[in-house]
Amino acid sequence: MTQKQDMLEIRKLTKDSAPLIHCITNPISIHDCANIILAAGARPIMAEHPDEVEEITAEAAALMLNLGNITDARIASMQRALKAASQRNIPVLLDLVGVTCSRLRRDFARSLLSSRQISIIKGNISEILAAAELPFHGTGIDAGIQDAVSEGNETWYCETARQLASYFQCTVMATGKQDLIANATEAFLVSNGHTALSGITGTGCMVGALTAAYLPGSRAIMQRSGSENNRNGSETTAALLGAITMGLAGERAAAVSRGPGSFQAALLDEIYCLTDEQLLSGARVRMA
Ligand SMILES: Nc1ncnc2c1ncn2[C@@H]1O[C@H](COP(=O)(O)OP(=O)(O)OP(=O)(O)O)[C@@H](O)[C@H]1O
Ligand SMILES: Cc1ncsc1CCO
Repeated sequence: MTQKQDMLEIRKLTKDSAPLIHCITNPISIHDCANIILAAGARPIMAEHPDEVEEITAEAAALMLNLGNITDARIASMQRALKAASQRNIPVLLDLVGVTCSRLRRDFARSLLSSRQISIIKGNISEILAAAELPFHGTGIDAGIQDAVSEGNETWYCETARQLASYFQCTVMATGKQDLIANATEAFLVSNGHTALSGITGTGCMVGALTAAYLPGSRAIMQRSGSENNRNGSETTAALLGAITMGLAGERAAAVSRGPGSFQAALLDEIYCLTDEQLLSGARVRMA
């Protein structure tokens, strides 16, 4: 499967070229996001002053926008950074943290998405339903139990995700116990992970940051293949790589930790130490 080779290639490109990843994100998990980007081999910059973000995005290889704990200043910065990214064709990941909580975040997310410049829309399943303007049951920043991906609803969810991806010309990434990743034509379910990942805050944000770190590598692969049509496909591979890496690192960290504190430290170590062989033999992905 060439997708597996592409994943390994993206990992190598990321470690070899250490791309700069500009993140405009919430203060709760900002430190964890910066560290996970470093653990993947990329370089984070977390600048958010509205008057400097255009310059910083212009120098970056990918942009990550996370709506958690949104403020007026970050709304202004995200709009300006997205414009700078669009002008230079820099890939952008939008993490829909909390769009189920407020009309403000839903309207803002919609305005960012309507630019059609977002490469990956990420959220929990309730946040993805909200982005698709479908009924959702999220509470706070968590997905509603009623919305969880299950055998009974996965076909419908995959079709919904493919349609959303087609509408916004992007990859859709719904994270949770099972991660659903789709572009306009294909959908995948990733079942790597461990309940300990939901026992520390910010794991969702960290998957977004990790996936953003892999976007420049996926862009390089697409450019090498010489086909713009492949853009969504290679960005989908970056999303799969982010979800599998986080899930596997969570499984391995849970096996060597005693509780949330040691789990958090072990998680970072496992992301850093994960080998290509462990990734390939441990990945649990199926097409849906
Ligand atoms: N119950 C679970 N069982 C197995 N893996 C899980 C579970 N919950 C989360 N994960 C893993 O953790 C990753 C992040 O999940 P999710 O998006 O639900 O995080 P979250 O707890 O909502 O994070 P945040 O605190 O940032 O909102 C997923 O990609 C998945 O690998
Ligand atoms: C707890 C929390 N609140 C807003 S963002 C965030 C981090 C996890 O998404």
